[in-house]
Amino acid sequence: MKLQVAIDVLSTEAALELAGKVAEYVDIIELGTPLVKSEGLAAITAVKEAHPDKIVFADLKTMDAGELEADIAFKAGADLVTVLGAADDSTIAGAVKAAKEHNKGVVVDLIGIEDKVTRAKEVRALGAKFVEMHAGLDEQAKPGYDLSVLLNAGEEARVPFSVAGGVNLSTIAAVQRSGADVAVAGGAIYGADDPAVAAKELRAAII
Ligand SMILES: O=C([C@H](O)CO)[C@H](O)[C@H](O)COP(=O)(O)O
Repeated sequence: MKLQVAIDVLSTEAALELAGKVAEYVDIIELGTPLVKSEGLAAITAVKEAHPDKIVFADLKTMDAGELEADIAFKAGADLVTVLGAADDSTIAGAVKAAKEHNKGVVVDLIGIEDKVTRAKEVRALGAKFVEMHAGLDEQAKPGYDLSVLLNAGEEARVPFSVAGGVNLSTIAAVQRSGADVAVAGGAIYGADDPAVAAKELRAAII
């Protein structure tokens, strides 16, 4: 299972600082949606130039103009981009078309999708490299939030998937047992007193 750090900071400078501390422990460096909105495509280029050996994941959460948005992010240096599962199939297909032209990939984020299992199978058939079983920061903050819903959906869907939704040291083993291809950790790393130690411990917990 790969480890992905989600960098949900607001400046390229802070993103580069965090990426520099944790890169050796992660496989994928994600530029979070707030960062891309705040700093634009230049942040993608800066992180890819600083870490050419890492998979750079631009969390665009594209909802329309799939081919165009994916194309500009790939040109800026992204290896993977996200499109929302709620988008029209043509939007996902457009992003997949751009990915094929750049020899890169599209991840479909199932945030907010009720029936994640069905949509996961549909978008995989459209050419998604993998799906993200995702509960966003707002959903995580609701009472009764339970990561296991995402793990069960991943197991049932039987397509390649990542899990994002407050993954931390106490849950990463369960994420791996669910068969996830990628564990995504944002707050557990950037919110830690020492992000490098947090990333190292998460990496060590992956068997
Ligand atoms: O994608 C995310 C969210 O929508 C804000 O951009 C997070 O990066 C993702 O949820 C992972 O972060 P944590 O949930 O803090 O681990």
